[in-house]
Formats: sequence, C-alpha cells, structure tokens
Amino acid sequence: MGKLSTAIGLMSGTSMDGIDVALLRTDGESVVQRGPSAGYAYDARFRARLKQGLEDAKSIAMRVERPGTLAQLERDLTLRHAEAVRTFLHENNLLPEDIDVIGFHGQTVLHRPDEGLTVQIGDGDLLAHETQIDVVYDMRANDMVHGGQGAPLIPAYHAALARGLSERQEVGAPVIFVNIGGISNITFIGADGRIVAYDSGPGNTLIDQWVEAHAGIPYDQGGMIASEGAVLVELAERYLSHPFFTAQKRCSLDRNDFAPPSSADASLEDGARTLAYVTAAAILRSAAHLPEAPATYVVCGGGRLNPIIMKDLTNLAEAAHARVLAAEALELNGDSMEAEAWAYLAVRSLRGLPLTYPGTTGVDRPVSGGRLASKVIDAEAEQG
Ligand SMILES: Nc1ncnc2c1ncn2[C@@H]1O[C@H](COP(=O)(O)OP(=O)(O)OP(=O)(O)O)[C@@H](O)[C@H]1O
Ligand SMILES: CC(=O)N[C@H]1[C@@H]2OC[C@@H](O2)[C@@H](O)[C@@H]1O[C@H](C)C(=O)O
Repeated sequence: MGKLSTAIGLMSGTSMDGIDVALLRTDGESVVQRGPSAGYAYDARFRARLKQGLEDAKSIAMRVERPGTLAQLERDLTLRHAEAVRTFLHENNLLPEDIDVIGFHGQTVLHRPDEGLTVQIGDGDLLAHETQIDVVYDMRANDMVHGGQGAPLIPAYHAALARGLSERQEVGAPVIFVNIGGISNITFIGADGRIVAYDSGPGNTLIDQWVEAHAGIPYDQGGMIASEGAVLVELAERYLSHPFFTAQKRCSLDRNDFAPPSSADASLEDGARTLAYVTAAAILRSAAHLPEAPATYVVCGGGRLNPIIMKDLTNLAEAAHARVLAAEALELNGDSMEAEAWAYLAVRSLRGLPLTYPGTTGVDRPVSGGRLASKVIDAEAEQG
C-alpha cells in the first residue's frame, strides 16, 4: 500500500440541494477508512441563485467566461464551501493541518459534451486560501481534452468500493452501482474487474422541478405525492423513447437535457408517480447497453430515499433476475458516496493516477486530471 492521505471531498450536485462533505483515508487505490460525513443544505434563496446561474451559463462559449451573475455566484459558492469545511472540521474535532487535500467538485452550470464544453464554477485558489488546505478542483476538464464525456467520474471510486464487496454473499456478480442524483449514472464492474460506466438518464431532477412548480416544495419527500398517483403510460413512454436510450454512443447528460412535463400533461400526483417510474425505468433501459446483465444493483444518491422509485426499480430488476440493494445494506453511505469519491479522486490526482478510462467516459486512454491550488503558494504570495 502507498502512503495514506486524509482527504475531504466536497460535492454540490445537479440537484443543487446543498454541499455534501466526507472524509476519506486512502492511498488513491484502496479505501482504508470512510467517514465521517455531513450535508449542509442551501437555503431557498441560494438555490434560486444557482438556478439563475444555469440560465446565465447558457451563453458561455469558452469555459473561463463568467457572464451575468456567475462571477459573484462562483465567489459565494466557494465561500459557502469554505464555511462547510470549517463547520465540518469543528464538528469532528479536526484541524486544517489534519487534512492533506480537499477534492472540490464545484457546481456544474453547463455541460455540453458534444462541444467539448463543461463548466464547473468554484474557485480552488480561494478555497485553499480560506481553508488553509490544498485543493484539487476542476477535475472534469482534462477528460474532455482527451475526448471523454467529462462525466461520470465516480466510477473509479465505485470500482474501489466493489473490490471490498467481492467477499459478500449477497452481492452476486456482476454488480452495478446506481447513483440516483439529479441525473442518474451507473457503473458496471465485471467479474474480471472491467469497468463500464455512463449516465443512465434523468434521476430526481424532473420530479424536483415538477413538485416545485406545482406544489412549491423542493422534492417529493418519501415519495408521498407519487404514492397518491398513477403511472401515465403514454407520458412515461414519451420520456423513455428519447433517442438517448437507443443511441449507439452513451452520452453524459446536462441537467436540462430532459424537461419536466407541462401542467396540462398530468395532475400533481400522477406527474410525480409517472416521473418516479421514468427514473427507475430509465436505469433499466440504459443498463441494457452493458456488456452483461447485472445481478446486483447497489443504489446510492438521494433517489434511494424515494420508496416509489425503489419499488419500481426493484420490480423491474427482479423481472430481469437481479437484486436491488440500497448502499446501506452493504454498510456503505448512499448520501456521502459522491463526496467520498471527490476525496478519493483528489488523492489520485495528486499521485498522477487516472481518474477516467475509455470504459467510463469514452476518453481515448486512461487520464488523470484536476488542478492543484496550494495553500503554501497562496500564503507565500500573500507575504510577497
Ligand atoms: N427523503 C427523500 N425522499 C425523496 N427524495 C429524496 C429524499 N431525500 C433526497 N431526495 C432526492 O434526492 C435529491 C438529491 O440527491 P443527491 O444529493 O444524490 O443529488 P446530487 O448529488 O445533487 O445530484 P447528482 O448526483 O446528479 O450530481 C433531492 O433533490 C431529492 O429529489
Ligand atoms: C457534468 C456533471 O456534473 N455531471 C454529473 C451529473 O450528476 C450525475 C451525473 O450527471 C454524473 O455524470 C455527474 O456527476 C457524478 C457525481 C459523476 O461525475 O460521477
């Protein structure tokens, strides 16, 4: 085993619900220790600013551009991450010098893989300065430079976790990790360790947008609204017949690639129920492109907390002779897994190890990535 690092991962995902923070001890290969972790929710006003940021980002042609509100938003987002780190350290009796590196995802405001354009706002230098911890950030860009989709990046971490599950009887091979966030993505780990991964469709984002527009709430907690509704088959098929599911090439998704239904399409309840079904069925449709049918689905991300999605996914997977397990059934943490992944990837970045592979993003060869913002250089610059 190589030298162990203690890393903090920070994730602000496509759901834009808050900042997930996780601590990880790793040598960039094995995961030696996971946790603690925490989530710090955004208030409604900041969520609204992030949504405006997505609108402003639509005019970006070069990834360094920050039109409209984006420059100020980037600064405020970074300061919120710094505050999250300080709170996390305090809550866990840790000091900045206990942490070797932070892996900082930032917020994706635009993702157009066909144009080789992906933009995550988040100022690594400012975060390093504020926290006095080295920061690795902007981890998607180098993948795109080398022909990759720039996403998903979590598969390298899923593969590391899967190595620790191989002894467990309930985990039949091949296994896939399913991350149901705003968008869903899947990682297949073959019996020989082969990794195949890609975005699998809309996750919670359609449900979130639907209930926000029609009930004024950010998400359908516990699937309560969906549980009162019925699946509208025609509406579901409209989503599931999208060319994304049948295309030759697997593509990564932007949050806006799928739009919520219009109010004429469904009642609040039927809309929520139908979109929950679409979330589950999209995973199965995309899984049909895997090299082998999975035997075990390990589910992480906020969507696993919606019992309607989980019931539909379980029914569909069982019909394909597979088993669905929430991450917690395997003593994993389905809420902090992405933040853990960003900690893991930061350590890999520092060691020059690949973050992505031809099988995960379509990149032309395994490549590393990320930019390092050093607290030391920052402090020296201040003195000078
Ligand atoms: N108790 C719950 N009941 C139902 N849905 C929930 C619950 N908790 C979270 N969710 C859903 O999960 C979403 C957040 O999931 P998660 O944090 O995994 O997304 P993300 O990391 O922002 O997205 P991505 O993985 O696409 O970047 C919420 O927006 C909500 O839709
Ligand atoms: C461009 C971007 O931010 N994509 C996210 C998004 O959210 C889920 C899915 O789409 C995945 O591709 C990715 O995040 C995960 C954490 C990843 O890169 O692995």
